[in-house]
Amino acid sequence: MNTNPIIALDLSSKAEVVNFLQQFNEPLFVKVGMELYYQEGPEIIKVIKEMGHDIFLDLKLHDIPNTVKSAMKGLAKLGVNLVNVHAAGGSAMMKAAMEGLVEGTPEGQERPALIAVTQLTSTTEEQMQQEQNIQTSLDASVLNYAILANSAGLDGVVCSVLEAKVIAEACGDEFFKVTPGIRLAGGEAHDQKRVATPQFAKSEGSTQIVVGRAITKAENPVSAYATVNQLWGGNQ
Ligand SMILES: O=C(O)c1cc(=O)[nH]c(=O)n1[C@@H]1O[C@H](COP(=O)(O)O)[C@@H](O)[C@H]1O
Repeated sequence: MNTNPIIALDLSSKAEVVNFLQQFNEPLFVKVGMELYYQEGPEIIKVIKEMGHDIFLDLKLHDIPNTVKSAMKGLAKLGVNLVNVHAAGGSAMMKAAMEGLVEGTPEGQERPALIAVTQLTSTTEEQMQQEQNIQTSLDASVLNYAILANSAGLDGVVCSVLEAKVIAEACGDEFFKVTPGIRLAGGEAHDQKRVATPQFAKSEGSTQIVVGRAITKAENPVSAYATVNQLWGGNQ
């Protein structure tokens, strides 16, 4: 899979997206999340693909297996590169998601990679223990979800950089460790709790990084992207 930094397009309209993307002179890997997809629908995928960019459609599906399977069948037709579910939906749901993708991918088209969100990077260990009533360490919970996703046949997980190494040990280097919560040194964390720099992500074995506000809210997004890309190690 493309190893360019994935730019999270957390923008609310097609016009904003087109304006933003027109500043760049190279093919990018971008993430369309709930904010954008729920405003603009599948049309936004078409627009971005026509501009020549790869897409991570981040809708974090989490429902009963049958519903997730049907939804994934539909998403497979959009021709995106990467989609996700919540590992908390369980292994039957994750397997159903994969079945939906396999069945829904048109002939001659590549199946989108499928990854599972483990513990959101906005979650602390304390919150997890108190609110989700998971009485283990955050690392152990993330690892548990990663192993579950791997056994269900998924291509990887979303986790923070802090858990990437232990997941690589358990699930292998090829298993995707897509890591959001990326900040340049000294950058504001905002609502993220488990953050790391692009350099650290690289050294811990992240396979992809997801970067939103550090690029989209920068005074000069093109130069912020170049900085992130350089620290991350370019398109390895
Ligand atoms: O699945 C995701 O992409 C995701 C999972 C997670 O645990 N944490 C997380 O921040 N994300 C997404 O990654 C992006 C991070 O954005 P910034 O914090 O602005 O860099 C957002 O679009 C989130 O929706």
